[in-house]
Amino acid sequence: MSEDSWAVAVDVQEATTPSIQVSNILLEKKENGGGRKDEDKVDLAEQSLLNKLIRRSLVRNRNQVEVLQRDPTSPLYSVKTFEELRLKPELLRGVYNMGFNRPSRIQENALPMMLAQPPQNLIAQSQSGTGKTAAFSLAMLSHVNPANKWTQCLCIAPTYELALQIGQVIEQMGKFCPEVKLAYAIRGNRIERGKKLQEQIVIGTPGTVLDWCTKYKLIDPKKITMFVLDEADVMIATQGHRDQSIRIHRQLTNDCQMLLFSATFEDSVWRFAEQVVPDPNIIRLKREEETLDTIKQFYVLCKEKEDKFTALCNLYGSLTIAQAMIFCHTRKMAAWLCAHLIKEGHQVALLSGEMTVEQRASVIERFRNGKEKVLVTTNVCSRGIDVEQVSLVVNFDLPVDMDGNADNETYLHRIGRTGRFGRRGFAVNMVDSKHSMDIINQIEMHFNRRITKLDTSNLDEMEMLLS
Ligand SMILES: Nc1ncnc2c1ncn2[C@@H]1O[C@H](COP(=O)(O)OP(=O)(O)OP(=O)(O)O)[C@@H](O)[C@H]1O
Repeated sequence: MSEDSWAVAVDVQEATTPSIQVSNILLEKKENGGGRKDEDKVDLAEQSLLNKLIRRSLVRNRNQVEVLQRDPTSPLYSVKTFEELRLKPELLRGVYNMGFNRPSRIQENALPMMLAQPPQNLIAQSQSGTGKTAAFSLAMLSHVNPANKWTQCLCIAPTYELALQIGQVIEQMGKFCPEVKLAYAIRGNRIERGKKLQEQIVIGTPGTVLDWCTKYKLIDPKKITMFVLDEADVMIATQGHRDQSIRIHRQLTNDCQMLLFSATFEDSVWRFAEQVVPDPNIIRLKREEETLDTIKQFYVLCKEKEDKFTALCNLYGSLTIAQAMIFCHTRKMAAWLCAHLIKEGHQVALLSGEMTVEQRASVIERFRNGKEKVLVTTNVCSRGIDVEQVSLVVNFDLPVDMDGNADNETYLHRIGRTGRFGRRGFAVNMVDSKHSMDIINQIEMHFNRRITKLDTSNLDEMEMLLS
């Protein structure tokens, strides 16, 4: 299918799905930057913020950390306790006060490098939730000399909200270091021109930080001794931020310690990182791979949307045994489905790109706490939800890429599990055309896993297969 036909598919679903107002569910409508139709767009910065809002603890990861040292002959230090870092007692108290008992996997290696003397530059990559923010917050708090009343650490993040989130971590961790002060270089925070900042740490977005350094001269970039660039992947995906970051970087001295963090590492991020961080040590923690090994996969043949709905209702008893997620192609379809399920008396929640990040975080929180057993959503919103607690995934619409081919990665992401949580799960795919049957075949071939036909009108068979 060409890009056109993919667009046509969205248009068709748009046209044939009546608009539904789901009271209390579809909250205030957010403009989607004039994006394409009803498809949810991946906004990396929003995604990152959502992850931060819903995260309660470290993401577990059993992979080994890969370390590439600038000087391979120097010994590699790693720590198993925070004590080994010889932090100031009030900072150590702040760390323990946050409930951290021991360094996370990435922190074990990153912290000694960041705190080493003479200073070392670092590029670190690991998925969201593995402890990067906590690591560089600790490094900044440890680095500053509180007696010096000027800015020594500068940290930039891609958005206002992300900068605030990082600031909160620094404030919490530095709770027992009252003499260390923090300023936010974010829009709306006006400071008298020419007045030199006394705060030792400044965190902000690239545009405002650049203004504070060059236009308003609130910060003397030559006195910055630690520069942190967080969420490099999100940064370069945001218009203008890449150039602004490089311009800030150019103002700094060669002695300034450069630290760069990213959740992903495509070539473009890598090229950017190399520009900003000379002679780096590199630390990478690979994501734990998701697998389909413990998932039983099915497909249900349906004629059209209403038929899919009937099949879903037949399945409903099984859905609510534990928790289920239902994926739709468009927001409109998700809203339609959710409204119809509610009309049938089912208790379901809707997670849609129309909601603000805070609203989405609260829906996910309710679902996690088991207040709703079934969550209807589109692709984009699902990221960040731990699927371990979800035992049944229904692809009401199959995942397709822009060309209309099977989107295997999204399929795996929707239903896969990491090895650690090898719990069993079920995936049911609704097939309503020859094209969607082709997609099922492509997915079967790609993963070399059988997808079995399920007849939802045959309760006995269903019970047998789904047990
Ligand atoms: N050593 C630790 N022990 C226990 N919890 C930790 C530790 N380090 C960080 N955490 C907690 O784990 C969660 C994720 O940490 P952090 O935000 O630093 O990760 P991250 O890699 O920066 O991810 P993101 O970019 O999504 O914030 C937070 O709730 C944080 O408080």
